[in-house]
Parts: sequence; structure tokens; C-alpha cells
Amino acid sequence: MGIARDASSKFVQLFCDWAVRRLWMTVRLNEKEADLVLAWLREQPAIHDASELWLYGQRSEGKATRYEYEPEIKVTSRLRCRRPDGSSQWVWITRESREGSGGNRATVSILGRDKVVLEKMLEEGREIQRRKREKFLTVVQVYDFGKEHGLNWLHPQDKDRKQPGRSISSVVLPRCCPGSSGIDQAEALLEDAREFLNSETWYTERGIPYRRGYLLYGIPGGGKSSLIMAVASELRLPIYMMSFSSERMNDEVLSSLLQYGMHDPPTILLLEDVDLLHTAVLNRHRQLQDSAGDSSPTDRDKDSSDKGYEKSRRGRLTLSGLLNALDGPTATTGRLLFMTTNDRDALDPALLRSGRIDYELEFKAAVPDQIQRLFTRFYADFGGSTSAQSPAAVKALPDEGDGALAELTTEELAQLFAKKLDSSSKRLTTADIQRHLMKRKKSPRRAVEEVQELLDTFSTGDDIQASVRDPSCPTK
Ligand SMILES: Nc1ncnc2c1ncn2[C@@H]1O[C@H](COP(=O)(O)OP(=O)(O)OP(=O)(O)O)[C@@H](O)[C@H]1O
Repeated sequence: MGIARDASSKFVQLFCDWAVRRLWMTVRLNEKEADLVLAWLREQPAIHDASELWLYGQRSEGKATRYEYEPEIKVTSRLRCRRPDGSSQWVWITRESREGSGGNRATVSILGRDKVVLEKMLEEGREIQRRKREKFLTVVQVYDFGKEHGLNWLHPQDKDRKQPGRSISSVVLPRCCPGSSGIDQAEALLEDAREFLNSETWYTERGIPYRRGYLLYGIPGGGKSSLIMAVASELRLPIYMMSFSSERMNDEVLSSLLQYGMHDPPTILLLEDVDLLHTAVLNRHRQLQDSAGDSSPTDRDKDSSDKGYEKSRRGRLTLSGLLNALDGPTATTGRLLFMTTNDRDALDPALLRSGRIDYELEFKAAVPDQIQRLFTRFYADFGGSTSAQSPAAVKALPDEGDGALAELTTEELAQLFAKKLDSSSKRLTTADIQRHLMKRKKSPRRAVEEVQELLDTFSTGDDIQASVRDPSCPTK
């Protein structure tokens, strides 16, 4: 009797398992797709009826705090989804937060075998993420999740996306053709990137890897990082900021970071201060190689430290590993690579070869036309024309005298300010000038009157002013 009961309960259990397997389909989602489904889920009205919600405030509008609710979706959420043909389908979504790593994983269980609902969810989630990127600049950084999880991308959660975007007009660079009123170097670079994004078929048809590399180099405080932020904001691309400082970084980790866990292309990959990477990280390996090369192979066989050398060699980032990850056979396409450096000469030529870097832009000390436009933009609220005239059009302006300055428009003050800086032999960066203006943000007149203070505080030398006066067009 007991045996018969056990057998029948086993049979029922097996039947249930079979029925669930037959009726339900479960799809496991990795981090990137899980983020899309969760972004979609957050916008479903049915979910907001949930009994557990998170509340968070956003101060992004400047003044009032805006409150937003996020449903608690750590547990399974069950909802009916509409299919494209108008019918509905039951879906269960379960979020699994990977402890310590911060990344999301999720499973989607669907009644039936039709995946169309899941595909619709992913598509809409992608659109939601794109809309969110419009409002905020997304910067993804490499983060060390500890011994177990290692290095991975730290994607900002929606509620952290507070970094506002930056417009290209906020980055004031010399004009491409000095003396003209044509576009400036920031707009030219943006145009180049835009053209690249529209030319995927062109690249594919010619068998050219669909990638573009930009090198921004020159003085600190010239606007290199600002330009990258502006390009990302204008093109609504997320920035992936690579960092090499962790001891855990090596060729394999780098390669896997660039292959997995990034948003779908196009994206921006940013390597900042790449000259420091070269000396501090890559050369470390070279020294190891050199010291190993000094001893004969027999000596090294004897030397137990040889094993240590091999181990450390495998655990290091090498130049070839970096180059392979950037544009080797496994490298992703559809990516804009930006490298910045203050010292171009310190870079290995291999890093700069054509096809790897396609566009170079040098940042120099500010030129008069640039200073004038920076000033006019900064004090745009003070009235006066905002269309900067070329330096040649500067009319005779009073040099000194408080009374005379009070009569001038912002535009005329800008011309005078640029003229005063130009007549000194000092080199100033746009960051230096911005700092001077910031201290006098309510008075453009004071910015001109106290220009000597700027020259005394921020002067960085006087030897290469001549080259600064002739900003070259970017090298393509
Ligand atoms: N050309 C510019 N137009 C507008 N603002 C600028 C420009 N250059 C610098 N700034 C301002 O100066 C500050 C520093 O600029 P930024 O960080 O972009 O310079 P950088 O060239 O990247 O410097 P570093 O090489 O030290 O990283 C920012 O607040 C930025 O807004």
C-alpha cells in the first residue's frame, strides 16, 4: 500500500515537472540584456501597483527635487504582456542580483514557446535606455569587484545617471582655418564622428574594420576631456572609461572587458593620459623582460625565480596585448576610441599608426579669437551681440579707464580682453581663463580690469606664443 502511494506521488511529481517543462520556456539573461528587460519592467504600469516600492529623489532639474518610484523587483514579477498581434501572454521575470558585483542577471519565463514577447521587451528596453541617455551622460568605469569577481564595468544605475550632458558649443577651440568665421575644431571633430557613425556600410563594403581612433593631445586644461564629454552627449553615446591602475589588469582581463559587458555599439572607449599608461604599466613588463633577458637560459633554468617571471609576465598588461584588444581579430567594431595625452612624444609609434589613430587634434594655449568667444559665451546673459567678430574686425577700443569700460558691450569687452591677453607674451590655457572669469562671473568689466591678475597667476611661459597664433587644422 505504502509502496503504491510512494510510486503514485513520484509519478505525479514527474508529471508536474514534465508539464512545467512542456508549458514554460525559461530564458536566462546576461547583464546587458537583463538591464534592458529591467529598464522595460520599470516602466510597466502593472508593476507600479506592487506593494513594495523604492522611493528616490532626483535634484537634476536644479531647484525642485523630483521623486521617482522603482518597483521592488528582486523577487519574481508576474505580468501579462501584450504581443504585437494584440493577444496577451503571461511572463515571469526574476532578478538575480550578483552579490558583490553589482551587476544584474535575470530569467524570463514565458508560457508557451513563442519568444516574440521577449524580443519586444528587449527592443523597448533599448529604446528606454536610449531616451535616458539623452538626458544624462553615461560614463561607465572599470571597477574592482574584489578577488572573486575581479575587474568589470560599473554601469551607473538609472538613479545615478545624474551627470548632465554637455553641448559642443560649450567647448571653445580655435577655428579650423585661422582668421575665418568657419567652424571650430570641436565642431569639425564632431562632424567627423557623425560621418563615421553614418558610414558602416561604406566600411563593410571595402572590408575596412569599422572603427575610428582619435588622439587628443597637448597642454593640460585645453579642453580634451570636455570635448570627449561633448561629443558623447551630442551623439548620445555611452563613454567606457578604461583604467589600467589596478594590479589585476592584464592582457586577458583587458580583452574580456572590451568584448563583454559593453552596451551595443556604437560606444566611446576612452583611454585617458595614455602616456602615463605607457611608462607606468607597459614599461613595467618591459623591465621584467629586460632583466630576464640579461641572464642566460641555463642560468634561468636554475633560477627558481624564472617561474615567478613567467607568472608575472602572464599577469601583466603588454603593449601587444593592448593593441590586440583595441583592434585585433577579436576586437569589437562600431567603436570610437579616444586617447588623450599631455605628451604625444612619449607614446609608442605602434599606438599611433594609421588605422589605429585616424584623427589627431592638438590642444595649445588659447588664441585671441578663442579667448574672445569664450568670454562672450561666458557672459552671454549680459546682453550684446554674441556673434564673435574675427580679430581683424576689432575696432579701436579704449585700453584703460574704468569709465570707458562701463560703456562697452559684452562683445567689445571680449575683444578688449582677448587683445590684452594677446599683447602679453604669456601662454594661458582655456581652463586658466575660465577660472579667472568664474571668480568674476557677475562682472565682465571686472574680468577685463583685473586681467593683470590672470597674467600674474596663471602664466605658464612665453616662448611659443608664435606657434599658438597659428592653430593648425586637425590631421585626418
Ligand atoms: N576649450 C575649452 N572650452 C571650454 N571650456 C574649457 C576648454 N578647455 C578647458 N575648459 C574648462 O577647463 C576645465 C578643464 O578642462 P578639461 O578637463 O577638459 O581639460 P583637459 O585638456 O582634459 O585637461 P587634462 O589634460 O589635465 O586632463 C573644465 O572645467 C572645462 O570646462
